[in-house]
Amino acid sequence: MQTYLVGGAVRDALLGLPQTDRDWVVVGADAQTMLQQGFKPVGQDFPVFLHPHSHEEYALARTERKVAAGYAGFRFYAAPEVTLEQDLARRDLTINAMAQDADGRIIDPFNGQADLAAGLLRHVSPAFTEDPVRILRTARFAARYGFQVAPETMALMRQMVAAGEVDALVAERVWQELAKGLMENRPARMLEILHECGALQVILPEVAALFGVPQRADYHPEVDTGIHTLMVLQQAADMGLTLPERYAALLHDLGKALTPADILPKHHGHDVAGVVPVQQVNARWRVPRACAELAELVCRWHIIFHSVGTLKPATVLDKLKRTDALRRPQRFQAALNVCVADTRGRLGKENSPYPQREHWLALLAAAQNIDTAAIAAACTKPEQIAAAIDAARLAQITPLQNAYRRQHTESH
Ligand SMILES: Nc1ncnc2c1ncn2[C@@H]1O[C@H](COP(=O)(O)OP(=O)(O)OP(=O)(O)O)[C@@H](O)[C@H]1O
Repeated sequence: MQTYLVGGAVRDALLGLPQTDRDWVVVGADAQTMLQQGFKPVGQDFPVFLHPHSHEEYALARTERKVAAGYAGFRFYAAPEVTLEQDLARRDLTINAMAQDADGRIIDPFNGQADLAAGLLRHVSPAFTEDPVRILRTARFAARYGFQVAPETMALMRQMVAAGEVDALVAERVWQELAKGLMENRPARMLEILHECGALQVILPEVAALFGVPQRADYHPEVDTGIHTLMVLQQAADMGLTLPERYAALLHDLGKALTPADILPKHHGHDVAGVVPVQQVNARWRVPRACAELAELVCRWHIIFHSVGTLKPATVLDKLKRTDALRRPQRFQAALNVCVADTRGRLGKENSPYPQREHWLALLAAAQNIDTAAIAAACTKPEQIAAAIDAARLAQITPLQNAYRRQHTESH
């Protein structure tokens, strides 16, 4: 039996990048041989084993065949006579279909090295169409390496979308790929590619609908709301923001696709209008709670956050309460980080200051800086406590807010 390093580890080594996890293919063995050598099976029906010491994955070389729609429709055939080349042929992209033998030689039947050098994502075979998650993977690798999609692969992806293949994607796999892609260096590239092949219109129609929607050119020199959204997402990545923050950046302006034509390019009310589409996306892909909640919060409140300089102190306190900032200060801060990306994700505004963030945090700290126990003890009736606490908070907020309003007048 021979073992070969395959897939991402070979690709990343050729790119001079650190290898994260290493996958191996075993040729000339069957399950029995693996068990005898001390490997542990990963699943019952799957020819993948864990090395007894390194715990790395060793898969028997296998071919695959699609016999029915969906993920259950794949039939794998793993046997000692399956060759390395046959195993590599079932993989998605040429850059992922290379192997390395024990002497360090690269086995590259699909010219992955040439595509790696040219920065091209190219499918290995027409069987690419059998698994729509490959579209998402291709977009994700573009987001990671900044590579182009080969024209013939883009054409195939378009065909897959037109044939309805993308409709078959299940929430778990979509979210897994989206989440990974959002955390890459160039997440906007992933969205661009999904848009270009038409998959965005199926997976995130609410985001796709933003392209072509105009905005006021004085606030938004980039004008197009879809382009602005990708710029905000990219800013969020450049700022090193977390997954919930990047996801919220992507969805913050969904309401702008619902603006009535007669008020364009203004978008009054898009913050409130966006909440339902954000909830739809969250539900469709079973988005984890931290991401889902932050996206809804940012969508609903980002205009208020931007325009803090126009608010009366009592309104500030009301917003701190309605955003649950007092109980969830970290989430509040995360929302403000997205607002920074929103401000900077505009053409020519990449270095804009955003004093609103520090001011909101100062307001929050002021509102928290009261002795609730002493206030409660000083109240004779229990129903007076909440009002007394509010009054104390307001007394803390008011001088800060008045000073800020004198200094700034914001609009967005
Ligand atoms: N849906 C798929 N269709 C075809 N081949 C796939 C698919 N998923 C994974 N592969 C193959 O298995 C290998 C390992 O997959 P894995 O998901 O670990 O990604 P990777 O290429 O190692 O990248 P990452 O750095 O994101 O882990 C890939 O390099 C590719 O050859």
